[in-house]
Amino acid sequence: MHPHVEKLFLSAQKEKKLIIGLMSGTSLDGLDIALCEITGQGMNTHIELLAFTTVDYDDEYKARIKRVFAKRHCDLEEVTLLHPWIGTLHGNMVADCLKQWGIEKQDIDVIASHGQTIYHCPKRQHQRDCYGNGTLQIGDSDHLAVAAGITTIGDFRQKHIAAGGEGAPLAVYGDYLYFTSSDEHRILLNMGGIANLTYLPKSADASDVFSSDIGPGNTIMDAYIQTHFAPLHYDQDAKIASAGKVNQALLEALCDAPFFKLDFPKTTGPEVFNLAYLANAQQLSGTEHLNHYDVMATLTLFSATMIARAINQCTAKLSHIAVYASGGGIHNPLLMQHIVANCSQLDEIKDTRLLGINPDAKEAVLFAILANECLSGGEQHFANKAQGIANITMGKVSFAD
Ligand SMILES: Nc1ncnc2c1ncn2[C@@H]1O[C@H](COP(=O)(O)OP(=O)(O)OP(=O)(O)O)[C@@H](O)[C@H]1O
Ligand SMILES: CC(=O)N[C@H]1[C@@H]2OC[C@@H](O2)[C@@H](O)[C@@H]1O[C@H](C)C(=O)O
Repeated sequence: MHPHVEKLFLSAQKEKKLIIGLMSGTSLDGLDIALCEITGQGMNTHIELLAFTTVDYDDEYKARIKRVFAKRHCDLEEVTLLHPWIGTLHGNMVADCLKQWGIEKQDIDVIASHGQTIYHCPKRQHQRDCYGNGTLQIGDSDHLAVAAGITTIGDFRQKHIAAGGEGAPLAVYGDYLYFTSSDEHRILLNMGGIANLTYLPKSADASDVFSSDIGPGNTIMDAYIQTHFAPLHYDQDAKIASAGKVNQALLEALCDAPFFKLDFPKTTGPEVFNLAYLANAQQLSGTEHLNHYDVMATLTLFSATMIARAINQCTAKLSHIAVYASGGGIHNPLLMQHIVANCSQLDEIKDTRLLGINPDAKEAVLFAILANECLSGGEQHFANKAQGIANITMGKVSFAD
């Protein structure tokens, strides 16, 4: 047996593993690195988040990604070059981080790498008969594994598409295993660039569980801030939105996308929700001359309205449900306030810290769970094709040399 395969075989049999989960999301803010000690597998998964950091991307990184990010037309040579470059960069970031944490690379079982999504296009969106669903994450795992010197499992989304899904959200595969509770119905709400939720009934009945994207998130707000308030990257603590007034006509136009009329589960991205989407809504509502503060106030309420609508759809037939939020959106006080105000059944939105997971680390932890399942998991007994949850094992293995 090849020594790499033997080491992986031994890792797979361990009751307790050290797995580093990596997530680089649609906000392009940085690489989230979560050092997880994972015990067990399946419904018996237990996680200790031993360390977490976000390594911020510098302006050069952001500029390079933005040249291809969510763009239908871009320089194919640049994409080809970015693929290994990001892999190596992420590998070096992990190696530096381990040094800072005083941890030897030999002690890590595997890295679980999401990569950087640069394009997401479910069939519903591209509407080309001859193609199915598609999604593309770059930052190749071979390069990451070599740079970090650690076996890496990556490219998790393709198997989901191969099995008939849209490649996202994968959150349900971790949420169901780790956050299902027989005490309460739960919604796990993540608000990054794109917002998504997972519904977890306390019965744990697989036919009711689902995960779906909702819409934006922070993506349009961030793009607007970066365009009109550079060098700001986002509206910190909603200072700008709080100084503006909501414009009702623009809000209604923003809430009118065909995407919002589709049933769950569905996926989307900045390919749809971007500044062109805003410009179109402004044109339709005759609000092109609105000042930047009012636009931001309206965009914040737009995200909150659609998030609240999605929560309300889940809670409609239930007397009580607990919502646990994660992702950068939880730090936006105005967004959070608007969501609660638009959910009549909710007094508060909690965050995943109460369930033992740092809300900023939640998506990186998800990929660590997926890698653990890839190595040691079994059948997904909650598989349910109608809800986009296939019985699959996700991830591809890259060795360090
Ligand atoms: N203090 C704050 N005030 C307002 N917004 C904030 C604050 N902190 C973070 N954010 C928002 O959160 C975003 C980052 O969120 P996060 O890191 O969860 O996104 P992501 O993981 O890249 O996205 P996705 O989950 O869609 O892939 C920032 O770009 C910003 O919009
Ligand atoms: C294609 C892609 O990268 N999608 C991301 C993005 O960020 C949030 C939302 O859109 C979600 O669908 C997904 O990520 C999370 C981790 C998921 O798959 O659950």
